[in-house]
Amino acid sequence: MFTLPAPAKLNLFLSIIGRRDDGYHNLQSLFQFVDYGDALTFSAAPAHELTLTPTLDGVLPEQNLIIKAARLLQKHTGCTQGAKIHLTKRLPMGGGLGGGSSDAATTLVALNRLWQLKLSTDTLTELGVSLGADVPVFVRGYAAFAEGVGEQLTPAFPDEPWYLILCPAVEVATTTIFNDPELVRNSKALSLQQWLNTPWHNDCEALVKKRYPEVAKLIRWLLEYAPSRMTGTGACIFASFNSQQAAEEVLAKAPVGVLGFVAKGCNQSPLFSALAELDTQPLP
Ligand SMILES: C[C@](O)(CO)[C@H](O)COP(=O)(O)OP(=O)(O)OC[C@H]1O[C@@H](n2ccc(N)nc2=O)[C@H](O)[C@@H]1O
Ligand SMILES: Nc1ncnc2c1ncn2[C@@H]1O[C@H](COP(=O)(O)OP(=O)(O)OP(=O)(O)O)[C@@H](O)[C@H]1O
Repeated sequence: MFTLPAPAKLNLFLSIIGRRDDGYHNLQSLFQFVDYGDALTFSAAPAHELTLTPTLDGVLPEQNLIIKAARLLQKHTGCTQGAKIHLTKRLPMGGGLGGGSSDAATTLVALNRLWQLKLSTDTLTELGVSLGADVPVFVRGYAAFAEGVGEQLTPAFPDEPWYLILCPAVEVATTTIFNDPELVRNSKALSLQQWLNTPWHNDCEALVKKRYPEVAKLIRWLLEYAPSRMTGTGACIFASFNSQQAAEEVLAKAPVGVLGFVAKGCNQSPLFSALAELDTQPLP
């Protein structure tokens, strides 16, 4: 039995540069991980037995990206081994923190280990993108400048500040935002070098603020303390601070009912730090 993290990601910027024929959008984004997220525990089970506990409200087990990732791995390899998976869910759903995608990536990496499949990271990444555009960055595990639908990744090394991440009490469905006629989807593509010399923004933010006044209100509140932005298609917002204490102080003042957390930006995913630690121990 072993436990691995499924960290959250932030989109430090997000720019939508066009819509493809299949409906997906080409984008440019800078992904960074934070040292806070879900945790998954994996243990061996008899052949064909795949279980996930607990179930998530509103998500049928077979629709859960964890089960989908496990089934995809079985189908790709013909493996019939079983697994018991326990999920400690900390990340809000529909928060733009990539929780479901991160759970899927951790499952691919963990079952590759548990079932001794020896699939390469390239293969796991290819399997991952069929589960969601955000899965590849979690499988690769390095902060990255993303292009394409989010799967073309160039390693990047942004500063690693402390973040305050606040979660307005709304769930924003990624599909709804990408299908909205008012979404800005014609931003100019820039090189990473140009991005590093340009103020960062999120092309979904104005639209989400318009559709979800709770998000607009919370960004206005956080802007009083530090430059603040939305991650992904929302609803969560973030601001960076020089110290954990500075971020905690603002969290302590957050409006009643707003959930949030303080976490450190990481250019290497906590999944891979944990995996390296695990690999110093014998296989279960
Ligand atoms: C917005 C981001 O969070 C930025 O990191 C991601 O691009 C979203 O990634 P994700 O949640 O893994 O997205 P998916 O599960 O693949 O797609 C959900 C829906 O979002 C839309 N979608 C997603 C990604 C993308 N590049 N273009 C899109 O148009 C599609 O309508 C798709 O049906
Ligand atoms: N293990 C899972 N954890 C969270 N959501 C899941 C999971 N499996 C399936 N889902 C479904 O995926 C949807 C999106 O969840 P997720 O937490 O990844 O949103 P998100 O943070 O907005 O993602 P993104 O940043 O990729 O847009 C949920 O509303 C839920 O229906």
